[in-house]
Amino acid sequence: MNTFGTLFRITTFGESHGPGIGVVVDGCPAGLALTAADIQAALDRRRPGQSDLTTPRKEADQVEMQSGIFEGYTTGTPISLFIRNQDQHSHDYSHIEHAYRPSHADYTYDQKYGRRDYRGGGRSSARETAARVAAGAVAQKLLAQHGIQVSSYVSQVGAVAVPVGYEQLDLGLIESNPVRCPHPETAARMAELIRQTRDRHDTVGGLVTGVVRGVPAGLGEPVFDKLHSELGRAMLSINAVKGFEYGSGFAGVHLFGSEHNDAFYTDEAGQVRTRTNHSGGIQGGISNGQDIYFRVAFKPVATILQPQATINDQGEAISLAGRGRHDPCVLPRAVPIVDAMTSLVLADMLLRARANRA
Ligand SMILES: C=C(O[C@@H]1CC(C(=O)O)=C[C@@H](OP(=O)(O)O)[C@H]1O)C(=O)O
Repeated sequence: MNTFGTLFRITTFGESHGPGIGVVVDGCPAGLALTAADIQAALDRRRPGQSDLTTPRKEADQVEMQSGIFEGYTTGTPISLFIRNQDQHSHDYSHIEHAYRPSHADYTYDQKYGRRDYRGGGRSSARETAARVAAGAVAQKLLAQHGIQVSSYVSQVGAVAVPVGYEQLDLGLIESNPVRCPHPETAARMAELIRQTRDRHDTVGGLVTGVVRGVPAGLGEPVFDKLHSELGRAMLSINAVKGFEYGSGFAGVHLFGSEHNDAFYTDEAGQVRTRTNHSGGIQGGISNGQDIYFRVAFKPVATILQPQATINDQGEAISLAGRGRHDPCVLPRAVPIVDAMTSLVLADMLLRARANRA
């Protein structure tokens, strides 16, 4: 359905070319200082038209806070956030009313529902992620109160990859360039690749790396709602995501247990730590107090502005080229979406952990 989370729960609604999109956040504790500016800052990082590397669709994505806040604090009641659509070009989509873009959601939505809002991809549009980002900003505010810092950055575009791990980067540089890569030299090469790809009317994919610091030990549920399974579910629900790995991930298969195990020690301050962190801060599905880190793989955007072989809804072979305004690469705008989904999972787990001990 359209709801995510157990105790910190969001329900998103709306379509890319309808009146607007929004979210109801239920379960956020009362007494959290929250303003529209907190949410707007997150939305501004995701909105379309923010640089020449993104879709040129111009949306201000101004959030309207409709409930759940009184005198600058949450009241514990549902927080409703609404964003009006203003720059829809629905005629760009008349050619797909009866045709299926390759690798988009057009065919599968038709098969599932028997009808489809084909304008801008309707509900399957990545515009839906604005609602998640708005809700994620609320979650992030709650996490900040508990000293938990969520961040993510673009670590790869096509074959251009950041040559070092997150520990060797200054994550304060994420916003220093439009790619959102904190390694400036690599960011410039990524931007160049995205521009070349756009000019060829093609698209390119890549990786976002997520990092969460300050997580206390003990967040995550046995057995099915492990912290990493919930993070994986959250990430794999983002449009265009094809893969998720945390900690050593797929590379861990190259190590023996004697190399992979993270040795415990107690530091000078009496804190339990591990010498390595192949576990990615999660053991037994529960946070162990070390950094949580993971990677999310995004495919190249499906809609490309060049003719491709496909079929129409009568099953007849046709040639179809995408029209309108699209992202040549979703990675720069995926960063705030990954931040939002990470924050939603952790906020939910933080509230759930309160039920675990007498
Ligand atoms: C509007 C956004 O991104 C859109 C995502 C999208 C798609 O097919 O997913 C198609 C384009 O929209 P449209 O052609 O309807 O203007 C993008 O601009 C957004 O992220 O806010």
